[in-house]
Amino acid sequence: MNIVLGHTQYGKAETHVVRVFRDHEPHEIVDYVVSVAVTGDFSDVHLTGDNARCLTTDAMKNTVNAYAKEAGDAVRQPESFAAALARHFVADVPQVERARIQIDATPWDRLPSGGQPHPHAFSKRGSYVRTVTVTDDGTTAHVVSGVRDLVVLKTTDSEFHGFYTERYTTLAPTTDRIMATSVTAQWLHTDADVDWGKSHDRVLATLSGTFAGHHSYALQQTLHAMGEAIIGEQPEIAEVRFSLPNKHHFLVDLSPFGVENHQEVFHADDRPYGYIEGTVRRDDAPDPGPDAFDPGQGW
Ligand SMILES: O=c1[nH]c(=O)c2[nH]c(=O)[nH]c2[nH]1
Repeated sequence: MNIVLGHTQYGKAETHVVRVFRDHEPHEIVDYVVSVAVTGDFSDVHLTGDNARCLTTDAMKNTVNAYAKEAGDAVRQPESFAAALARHFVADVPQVERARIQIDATPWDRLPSGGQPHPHAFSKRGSYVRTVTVTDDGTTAHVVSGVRDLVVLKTTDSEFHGFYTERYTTLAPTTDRIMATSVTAQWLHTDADVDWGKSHDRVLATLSGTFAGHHSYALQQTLHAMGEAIIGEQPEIAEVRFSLPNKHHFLVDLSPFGVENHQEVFHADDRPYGYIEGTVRRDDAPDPGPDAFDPGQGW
């Protein structure tokens, strides 16, 4: 009896690349999670550990990132991007016989701002849930409205520098970065005579418009600006609580491949993430008791 090697394939799964087209206004983005798998003449690496023909999965990740810049207009659609990548692997790497590229593309819509689609701020399509918590002690009802999983992103107008540095600080300061977060927010009403639907729409419009229009020096500052705008716009709202994961987008270093990257190709990192939480309130806001806000938010 002989033991033989059957079918094999290998590749890099789930490279999350965000490409910003920013050489014109409005900016455009594509957001792809790309998986590469190849088959071919790879028996040596399995049988003897001879890696001479083994294209590294790290190189596959690099190819995805570099092609996000180099593949030109093909990047704009996942089909043409996948086709360009697949053809590269079979045409340019002799030992690859078949290449399989899978892409999950996330659609983003422009955030409305002042009634107009914003040129460089986006929200993830269909992402959010409207939430409400009502507590009633027999005398008073507290209505806390909210939103969960509202994913928003801006391709510019965000800086982060001048921060405290110590032995473990390695983060490079930046004057231009992608800022993205998944907004969870809850807000307390002091008036029950409210058109709830309109009020919710208005809060979201204020929140979105502020995120889009505010030039940010930190996500913490954006949190405050959004809360301030919501209460300023709707004084019947006494308090807003935010939980904002900082969805980091790291600039990919394409210089080893001779490709320039002027804030165009980003790795959308999954975890860890900064977690920015805070409350903005009127100083005369009533105490709603311990459980009017859903404590699951992080308090
Ligand atoms: O807006 C930010 N706030 C931070 O506190 C922080 N920390 C960090 O590493 N990046 C950022 N960004």
